[in-house]
Amino acid sequence: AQPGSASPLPAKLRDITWGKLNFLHTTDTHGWLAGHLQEPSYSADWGDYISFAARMREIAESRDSDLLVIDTGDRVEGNGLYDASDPKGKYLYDILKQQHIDLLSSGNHELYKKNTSEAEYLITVPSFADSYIASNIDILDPNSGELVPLGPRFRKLTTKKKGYRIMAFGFLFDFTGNYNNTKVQRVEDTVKETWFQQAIRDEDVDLFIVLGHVPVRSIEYEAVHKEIRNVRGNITIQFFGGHFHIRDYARYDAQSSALASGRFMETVGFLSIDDVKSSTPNFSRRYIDNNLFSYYHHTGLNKSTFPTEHGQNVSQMIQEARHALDLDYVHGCAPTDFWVDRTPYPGNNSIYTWLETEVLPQSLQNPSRQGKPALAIVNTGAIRFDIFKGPFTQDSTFIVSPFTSGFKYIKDVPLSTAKRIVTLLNGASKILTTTNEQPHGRYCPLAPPQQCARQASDGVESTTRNPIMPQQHAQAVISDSDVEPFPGYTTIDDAGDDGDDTVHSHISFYQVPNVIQTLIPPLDHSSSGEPTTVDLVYLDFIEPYIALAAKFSGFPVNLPADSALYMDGTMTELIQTWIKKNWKCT
Ligand SMILES: Nc1ccn([C@@H]2O[C@H](COP(=O)(O)O)[C@@H](O)[C@H]2O)c(=O)n1
Repeated sequence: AQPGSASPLPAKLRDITWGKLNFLHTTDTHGWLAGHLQEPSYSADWGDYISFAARMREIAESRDSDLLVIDTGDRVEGNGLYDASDPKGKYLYDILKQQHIDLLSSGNHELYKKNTSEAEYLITVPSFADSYIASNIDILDPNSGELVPLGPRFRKLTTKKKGYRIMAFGFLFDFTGNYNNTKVQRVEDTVKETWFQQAIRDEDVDLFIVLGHVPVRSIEYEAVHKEIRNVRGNITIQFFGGHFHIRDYARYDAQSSALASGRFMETVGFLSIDDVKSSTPNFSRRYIDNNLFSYYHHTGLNKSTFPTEHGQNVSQMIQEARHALDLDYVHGCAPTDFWVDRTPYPGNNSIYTWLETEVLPQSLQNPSRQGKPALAIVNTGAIRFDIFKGPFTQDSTFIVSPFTSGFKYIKDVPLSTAKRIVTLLNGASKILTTTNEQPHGRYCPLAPPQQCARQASDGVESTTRNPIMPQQHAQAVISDSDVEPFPGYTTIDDAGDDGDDTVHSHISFYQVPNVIQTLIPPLDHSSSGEPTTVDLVYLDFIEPYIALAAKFSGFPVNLPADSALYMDGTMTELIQTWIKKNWKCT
């Protein structure tokens, strides 16, 4: 763990159940390779995870079984360790590649920008060689200018101990918000391609592994499952997914299951399969809180026996990178906690209420529009994490707001139209899901991803939405420590409510809208009332949605032609500047 990080708290733990084939899974790590310095439950860093994976592999092999390490993408954007450097990722890619990952795939965040996808192609793919799978992504090779697969379409491998013959695929959901140097083919179309049809007919295979940056309850995985199942009868299929930032486990049928392992290095997913080659394989899942207390427990080791030299060296690399980036530099001190979705919105501790009532109205300005009122719209998904009471650092800046979006505007929009646009974006008439125009794809592209889970599975057939059969619960062995549970994940999935390794007390999460809005200057109730027209100010990332909502409102606007830059700088800079000025540390 990083120096100064919060020590894990002793807790009641559920054991893992080893099988003949075992997996560790991460997803949506978004640069959090230093772990969560302020949160004891998630304070292990990538170096600790490297030690953990090595120790778990030793245990697996001593049991004459195998362990594979999987990552399903969105490794970038969301933490100072990635976003604070120039170029972005200057330190992260080297740290990331230190882990031995057997199978990995790309997320949507690897593809939003040209430089990010090129770094993926030129750095991450070669770093992991054959392990990187890109079943439905192509990229324009920056050297040749040709469209080429980002990585191999599939991989066949044989496990070291048991000799299981595996066919693996690596998908990205039907993402459409990628920069035009990459091409993402719909999963539903990819599975009809000749290479895929041939691969699933390969008889020299004991099981299929489908990894991907794909929600485990999704139309995409439904299509892959159906295709393999139709051709291969009851062969075992294990899916690993992500994107929604949630812990989830789905049973598609008796021979297949799907694991999603959270976000931001909070969770290391463990999955085991016994009786891999039979028609009644036994699956067991566990969501491991990413901290040393859990790591020691599951390996049966301790502070002196657990770390590997390699793991310790990687923790040191992270420390040096954090130091070089000055990530602990304090910009101000938050007077209280501000939450993304752990408190009702609007509310005094809602990060969105704080933005709407303080940061945006006090910061957004355009001298050439002096005296003109504005209605500013920000998508809630642009804010990625909570602010904790106390020091707000360089790292916190990017943890909260990693993206490089700035503010644009359309001048002189009738206030009634601007309000209608907000209402439409917030889903009153479901334009974002019913229209064929989906600028970034179908998964509620404006709100925090964890909010999408229920909404998205509404359109999915029952095989991936509901448990087909109640999964037998692995016996939960609770260690004999007599400690009171403290707040954390209390996941309910298709196998029940005993998936989390740590027995926590429940945390409530609340719904937030797709977008928040703020009238600038705020309405003065003593004066003549609302303005008739406003400058409609918005984050440039949501411009395609503003265009869509304007069209549905009957407002004639041609974007981007009719828009202009409202002010210089990004929202990240705007928030940091406000904090420097207003949150003095006393
Ligand atoms: N430049 C960006 C990129 C993404 N977002 C928001 O992030 C959410 C999706 O995040 P995932 O980690 O699940 O891919 C979604 O709400 C996007 O609107 C953004 O605001 N700016």
